[in-house]
Parts: sequence; structure tokens; C-alpha cells
Amino acid sequence: MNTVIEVEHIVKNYGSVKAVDGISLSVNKGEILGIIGANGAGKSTTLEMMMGLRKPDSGSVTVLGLDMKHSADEIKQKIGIQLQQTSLYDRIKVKEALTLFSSYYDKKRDQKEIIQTLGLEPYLNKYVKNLSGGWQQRTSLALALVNDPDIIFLDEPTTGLDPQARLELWNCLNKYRSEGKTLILSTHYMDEAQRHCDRIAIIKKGKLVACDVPKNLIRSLNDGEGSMEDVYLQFAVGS
Ligand SMILES: Nc1ncnc2c1ncn2[C@@H]1O[C@H](COP(=O)(O)OP(=O)(O)OP(=O)(O)O)[C@@H](O)[C@H]1O
Repeated sequence: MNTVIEVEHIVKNYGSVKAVDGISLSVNKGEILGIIGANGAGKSTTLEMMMGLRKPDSGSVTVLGLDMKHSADEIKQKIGIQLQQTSLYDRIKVKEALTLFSSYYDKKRDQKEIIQTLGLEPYLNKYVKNLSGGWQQRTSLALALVNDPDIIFLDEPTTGLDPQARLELWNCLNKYRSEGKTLILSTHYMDEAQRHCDRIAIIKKGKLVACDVPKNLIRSLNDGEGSMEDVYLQFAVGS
């Protein structure tokens, strides 16, 4: 199995807050890796260090064989990033945002294809800030795809979406996964983690407490059966 990301003992402190406390983890090509954990557990900070948006205080991140410390610019050309709600592109229209983001990259995916796959045609001339949450999320997914990335990072991509919008977004994510792309995402929805993620990493107070396929996580519960919610309650909650 091809490893596309290798994270070794990364640490990030914000003053006296230990946001990430020595996480090591590897990500395989073509998998969907879900990251779960309580509010403030360190999911976003971990993702941000994997994307090269934050520098670890110590430890290393290797993406597609490149060391983040020395090759961040090269890595950024090969990854796609969908952040939690951002106001960065609120004041521009969907089409303008696509053109702007695309201009940042050497490699470009066919914009018409992205627009068609995500059903964005009717919204191209609308301001991003005026779209519903579901369409804003699709727009930000489209922006994460403009450079046809090998790896797509998504920070809580389905938060706040209604069940149908969540399902539709997952259909899109699964389509890109079936192209061989690797997806790494954080989520608070245990049902979708169980259903769609190949492996799930559980972070508690800045540490990785488990990382495995959902079936094995469920098997490892005290009574050997249950759901991802039970896994969450056993691994991610408490002191
Ligand atoms: N820029 C920052 N400055 C100071 N503290 C921060 C900063 N970003 C995050 N933190 C703190 O670091 C810890 C981890 O935060 P992080 O956002 O990584 O958690 P999370 O698991 O993504 O949480 P959530 O599920 O609420 O998004 C928290 O205690 C948070 O308050």
C-alpha cells in the first residue's frame, strides 16, 4: 500500500495550551481517512499542520515523499484544501472564485467538469455569501479541486448541512475517491465516519488514541459490539 502522508510525532502548543501532543500517523493512497474527536481535541490543528498551513513546534510531515519543512510550495501545488467556513471569498461570485483559485496553480483541472460534477452551473454568477450552506460547501469543494489535487483535505465538510445535502456532498467525495484521490477529513458525524471512511483516527486532548478501520474500532469496544457513537464515547470522551 502506498503511503502518501507520513506524520511523525508532531507537536503544537499555543502558549500553555497543548493543541497537538505528539501525533504520528500515516495515510494510504486512495483512502478516506476520517479524524474525529471532541471540540478542541486538536483535529483542525493536526489537519493544518498536514496541509502546511501551520508549522509544528517539533516533529515532521512528509507529503507525497516531500518534506513539508523544505518543500511546502511544491506540496501545496499537489493538494486541495477545503477549510471550515471562511469569509475569504464571500465577496466574490462563484465563477470569479474558481478563476481566482485556479490562477494560484500550475496544474489545472477542467473547470467545466468540476462545475458539472458539483452541479454549480445555476450558481456561477451568484455571490458565495448569498448561497445556502450546502452550496457554499460545494463551492469550497470546487475550489479545493481546481488544481486536480492528489490529496484533498476537508475540515468538517458536512457540518451544518441538511441530510440530503450531506448525502449529495458524500456522493461527490466518493466520486473523487473512486478516481484514486486520497481524502482526509474531520467530522463530528459518527454515522458518516462509519459509513464512508476507510479508517478513522481518534484524537483526544492532542493525542492520537486510536486509528483503525471502523469495524475493528467497534470490535475493540468493551462488549465487542456497537456503533461509532459508542466508539466515540469510549475513546474520545472523558479524562
Ligand atoms: N490560533 C490559536 N490560538 C490559540 N489557541 C488555539 C488556536 N487554534 C486552536 N487553539 C486551541 O487549540 C486547541 C485545539 O484546537 P483545534 O481547533 O485544533 O481543535 P478541534 O478538534 O479542531 O476543535 P473543533 O471540533 O471545535 O473544531 C483548543 O484548545 C483551541 O482552543
